[in-house]
Amino acid sequence: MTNGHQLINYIRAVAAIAFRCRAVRCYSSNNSHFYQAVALQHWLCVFALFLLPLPVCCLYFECESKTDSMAKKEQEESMVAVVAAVTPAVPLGYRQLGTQVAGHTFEASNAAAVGLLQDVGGSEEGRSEGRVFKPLGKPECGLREIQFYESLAAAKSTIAAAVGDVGKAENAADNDLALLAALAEHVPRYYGQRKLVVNQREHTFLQLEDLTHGMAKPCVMDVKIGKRTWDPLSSPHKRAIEQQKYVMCKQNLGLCLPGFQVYQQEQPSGKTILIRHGRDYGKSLNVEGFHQALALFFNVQPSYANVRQLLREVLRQLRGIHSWFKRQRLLHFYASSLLICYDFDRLSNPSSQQNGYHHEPPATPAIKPPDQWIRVRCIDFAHIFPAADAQPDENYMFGLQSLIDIVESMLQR
Ligand SMILES: Nc1ncnc2c1ncn2[C@@H]1O[C@H](COP(=O)(O)OP(=O)(O)OP(=O)(O)O)[C@@H](O)[C@H]1O
Ligand SMILES: O=P(O)(O)O[C@@H]1[C@H](O)[C@H](O)[C@@H](OP(=O)(O)O)[C@H](OP(=O)(O)O)[C@H]1O
Repeated sequence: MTNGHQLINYIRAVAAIAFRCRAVRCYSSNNSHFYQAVALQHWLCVFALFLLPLPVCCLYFECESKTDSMAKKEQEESMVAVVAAVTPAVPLGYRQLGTQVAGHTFEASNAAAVGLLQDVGGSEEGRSEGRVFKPLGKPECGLREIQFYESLAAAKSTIAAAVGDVGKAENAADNDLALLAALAEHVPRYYGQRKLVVNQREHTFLQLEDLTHGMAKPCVMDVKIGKRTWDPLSSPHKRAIEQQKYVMCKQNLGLCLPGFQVYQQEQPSGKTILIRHGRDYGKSLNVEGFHQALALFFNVQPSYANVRQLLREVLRQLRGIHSWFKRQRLLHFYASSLLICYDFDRLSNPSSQQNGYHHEPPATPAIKPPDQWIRVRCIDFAHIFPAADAQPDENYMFGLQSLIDIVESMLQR
């Protein structure tokens, strides 16, 4: 616009000078031919002064407004890209999963990178609070994860339909189905797939139970299980990368720590703070550091009444998963994690103790059984493979046993 005004003013200035020169010469001459010629020039100057700018400027403005709108559009698009990456453009009723502690996330510089979403609740059909939405990611990984969840769902419904049929579980095939159905108890509930548009692109998501649902202050830890975190189809390059990461923890414990968040009471202020650690922290840990990170995560200190209850319940759920792995010869889990979640408010709130009250039981908050505020589940099945030669998954069991040992040692302190 500024350039447009400058152009008009320029044309007007040139025309005004020409007009003044003609007018002076007109009044100073008596020659009629000359007068007519000057009159013609006079009208030409009027034309130059008032009319010529119009079409020129219209053309100019058209160009300018086109450039303007294109630039504006480009600017808007880049703004969308930046804003989308910083605050991703997600459908109404969804938001970034605030408690995501590891895995693929939204990236400030890449609008195509998508992390987990969560449902903010509401009454629309097909939506309900308490779900997370995991993007499928790389095609081969997404396909394996879908197949895993679908096969578990199919096994569950087949077994449920067969309940009461005594002879059913006798043959090997049904034992496999029963095993798969039993695994469902240790993984987030699965609600099928959903397509959602994020940052102007459509993505397919798995709808899963939010393991932190109902927790006021969710403490969340992602522990990746196994010394070996590359699958049988991995390239030598991928294999080398995986071998070089989290070396001390992986090789000694068969565990690594890609991320966690924990609430703590800051001393001496007594203020509750949230601490978050990501993969870089995890990669810096040795065995001792790993133990300390777990102690930090479980808030192992005498001031919390329910720490022992927390450790016992985590141990109970870990042993349940271990017992499943001891029985199965179906699957091998590579680069899979255990997600450990608990509610900090229950840890510090005496009303949630299970061992009875010294005085009158308080009216609120309601006592929740430990498995309602403490959840340990297997997650991330992007690299799950059929067990070669029906061998047990020693790689996973080694890591899981280390974790059980560490939690047991905390209880014995
Ligand atoms: N069912 C769930 N409920 C709550 N949080 C979840 C759930 N599933 C995943 N998360 C959160 O998302 C994070 C990443 O999950 P997951 O490991 O499945 O993703 P990923 O991108 O496949 O990870 P990776 O990069 O290790 O392959 C977890 O660490 C956890 O914080
Ligand atoms: O622990 P880190 O350092 O975060 O490393 C990531 C981790 O190993 C993921 O499991 C892997 O995703 P996949 O399981 O999908 O292979 C990802 O690979 P990627 O970068 O190729 O996605 C790695 O970057």
